[in-house]
This record gives sequence, C-alpha cells and structure tokens, in this order.
Amino acid sequence: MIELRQAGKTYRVDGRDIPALQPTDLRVERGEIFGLIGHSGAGKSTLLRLINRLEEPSAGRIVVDGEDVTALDAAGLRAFRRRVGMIFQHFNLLSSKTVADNIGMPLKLAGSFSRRQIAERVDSLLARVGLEAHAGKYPAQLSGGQKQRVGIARALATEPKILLCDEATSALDPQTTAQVLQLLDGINRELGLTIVLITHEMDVIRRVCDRVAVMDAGRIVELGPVGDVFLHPQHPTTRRFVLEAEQIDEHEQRADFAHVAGRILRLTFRGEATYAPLLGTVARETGVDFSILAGRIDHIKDTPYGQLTIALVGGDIDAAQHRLAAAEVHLEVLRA
Ligand SMILES: Nc1ncnc2c1ncn2[C@@H]1O[C@H](COP(=O)(O)OP(=O)(O)OP(=O)(O)O)[C@@H](O)[C@H]1O
Repeated sequence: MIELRQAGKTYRVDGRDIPALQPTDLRVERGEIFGLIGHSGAGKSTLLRLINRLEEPSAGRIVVDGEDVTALDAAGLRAFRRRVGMIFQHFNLLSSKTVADNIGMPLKLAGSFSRRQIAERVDSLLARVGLEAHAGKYPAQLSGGQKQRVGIARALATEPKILLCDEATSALDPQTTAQVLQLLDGINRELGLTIVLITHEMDVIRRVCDRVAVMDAGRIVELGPVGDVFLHPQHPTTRRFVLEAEQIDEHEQRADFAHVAGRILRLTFRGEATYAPLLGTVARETGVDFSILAGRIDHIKDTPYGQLTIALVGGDIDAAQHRLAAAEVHLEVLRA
C-alpha cells in the first residue's frame, strides 16, 4: 500500500517558488490500478515521481508497505526502487542495446544475478509481453507499441510490487493503446501488481483503473471509484474530462432539445440494469411514449453501463418518471 501523508513539492527556479503539488494525503491500496488524471501542469508527474523519490518531497512523507520511503538512505533507496518499476511516455530505452539487453539491464545493474539467470528471466519476460521474436532487435527497429512492451518487460525485470506508469500510452495510436492497457490489466490481475498510472485521457482511466484522482493546479479535486467519478462527475475539471471522453458538446446537445417535445430525462444504468427491459415495461404500464435522443452503452473496466437521454410524451409522465426513479437507474431531469 502506498501512502502520501501531507506530501508536497515546491520547485525553486531562479529564486522563484513553483508550487507543483500542495500538501496531499493519498492512499493507494495494494493490488489496485489507480489513475491520476489532470491537464498539463496539474502536478501528476510530480506526484508520481514522489512515490519512488525521483523527486524529493519538500514536505510530508511517503510510506510504502509501512516503510517510510522519505527516510531511506542511498542504499535503502536503491533496494526500494527495485520493488518499484516505472514506464515512460517515450519509453526511455537504450538505443545501442538490443531488446533482450534492455530488458536484462536492471538485473545486470543489481549485480547479484548470473548471466544464465538473467537470460532465463529475459526469456520469460519476452514471452509475457509477446516479443519472443524480437529479442535481438534494436529499439529503432520496433513500433511504438513494441517499444512500450520492452519498457514494461524491463520494468518487471526485478519483480517489483508496484508499477508506475508516466503517460505510458500518450505516444501511441488508439489500437496500440488498447493493447498496452490490456497488457497492464493482465499484469495487475496475474501478478497482483499495484499500478499507478497518469494520463490526460478519461478513456484510459475508464478502461483499466479501479479508482481515480482528478488533479487540478497541484491539488486532488476529486477522488473515487471510476464508476462514480465517470458517471457522476462533481468537479468542473472532471466534467470536462468526461465530456471530452464522450465527445459530447453540452451546448450543442441542449440546443438540439429545443425542437423536441415532452419531458427530457437522462438515465444512467450500471451493471445488470444496463440490459434490463425497463423502458418498454414502464412505457406499457404508464401509456407514455418515449424517443431516444442520445445514448451509449459501454464498459467501465468490467462493468457495463448505459446512458440514455430520452423524451417522454403522452400518458402519465409523472408516474413513468417515478417508476424509473424507483428502479436501479440514476435519473436526471434535463427539461421538466
Ligand atoms: N523540475 C522542475 N523544475 C521546475 N518546475 C517544475 C519541474 N517539474 C515540474 N515543474 C512545474 O511543476 C508544475 C507541475 O508539473 P507536473 O509535470 O507535475 O505536471 P503534470 O500534470 O504531470 O503535467 P504534464 O501532463 O504536462 O506532464 C508545473 O507548473 C511545472 O512547470
């Protein structure tokens, strides 16, 4: 488990203080995939890099599995960092080394593994990330997705318990992003690794994270299970990320409704409720007709969810609304 206790960071540049992270409390549970989202300059990288002390905190403490990381000396820090892997947006591979040598590098640096042990471990890591056929190639001969797989394999070389991902998919196209996220998800499930990832895309959070913290101007402004934060965003920054992810322009959508008669509701279904034939049943029972103005069915990690904007006309609209509100559906009245 990772804990930040009033941990903060102020950079000092040319005699000026730049407050990158306000004193922050945060707890990341063992085995979860925790996402940090925020716009550029929000303080995500700073927070992430405090965890393995790539940045020294200016205030507070970082405690990992009960150990005060802030108090470690150089030797203690080296040992600690072997338990924390990290991957980067631009992969940070050594261009003069082969794929196999890049992956084996942390073991070579650790100094306590024989050549044979390193070769065996590299082979099993190559298999885990699906790069068996590329062991002898150099980074320049690989695609972006393959380079990130090498980065992941290298980060796993010392069998860490924690994996920090700094914008790991930001340089990749959507299809490659999906494959890398699937790989991270598999590593989390099979090896039980705790993963902390930072991104500026809500879609990345939606696909793999269990919980998310939204950052703005050096602060965590919203935090919770991804389902809650994604479907019911509270802070304006979170709302903007969600709208971006769904490619919805709120103004445009509301303007469309001007031509539609009736009461307009937005319904959010989660889990099994997503597939229940609720609308048909309510329409039959209350004599209300409905038209669908906008809709989406997708997944938040493994949980299905649906969001529908509907207009109700005729029949007993109040009764229909009452019935919907009583079901396992979150209901918002967009126009009464
Ligand atoms: N080494 C540094 N020296 C001085 N200021 C820094 C340093 N690193 C970050 N900052 C400043 O700290 C603030 C937070 O930066 P940080 O990189 O943590 O944000 P971020 O949310 O990760 O942004 P991005 O998505 O662009 O990486 C910014 O104002 C940034 O300019």
